[in-house]
Amino acid sequence: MKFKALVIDIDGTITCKNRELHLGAVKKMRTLNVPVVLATGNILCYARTASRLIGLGGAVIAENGGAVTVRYDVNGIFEGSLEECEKAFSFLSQHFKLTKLDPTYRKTEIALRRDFDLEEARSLLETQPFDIELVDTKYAIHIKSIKINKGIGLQKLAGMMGFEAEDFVAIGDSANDAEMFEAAGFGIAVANGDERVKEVANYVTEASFGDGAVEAIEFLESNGWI
Ligand SMILES: O=C(O)COP(=O)(O)O
Ligand SMILES: [Mg+2]
Repeated sequence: MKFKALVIDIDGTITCKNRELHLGAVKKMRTLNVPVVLATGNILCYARTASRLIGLGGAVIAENGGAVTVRYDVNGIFEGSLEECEKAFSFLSQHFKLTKLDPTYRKTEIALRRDFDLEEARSLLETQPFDIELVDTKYAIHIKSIKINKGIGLQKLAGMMGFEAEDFVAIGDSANDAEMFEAAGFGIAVANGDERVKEVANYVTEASFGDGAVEAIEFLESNGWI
């Protein structure tokens, strides 16, 4: 099996435990001869800046698939349901004191500080008619549409790049990477990954964070898969 591209998560995967960019992972990605796509729950400008500074081509998936761009010089494609997310946010705000993260730049979903009871919020949301889910990435809790995720974002972006989603190998660390693993041809969870992402992974690294990303790429190279 030979993959034509790599799609890799940012926070918790190419970062260190303290969330600094992992320079070993950067160096490793720079040696690859296939396109490397960054996929994140974070906002589009975060993803694009990371891609530029790492030296990648600007193809990114941001806002958990709500924002997709294929190069720096084209505008992002946004798809989401901020309105529905805002309704869910207003409802939850009756029960919890919630703090939005980067609301100015986030166009398709809402990210919240992880300072409220997630399971209680999920139970409350079940009483409401919203097509919304709460996803905890260990860096934020996202109020997002159930119709948008990194896997759907990958399918969209793959088509724009002349690939199939199965042509990609995916590497990630948390629940918001699970659909991307299912859409890609192969999924690798880093050791610090949560149980949801490890459930759907084809391989789990020994090493954590950016060291895990380096190990994942070396595993692929040693098998001649990338
Ligand atoms: O923005 C987040 O919540 C986490 O981002 P990630 O998808 O890059 O891990
Ligand atoms: Mg992550």
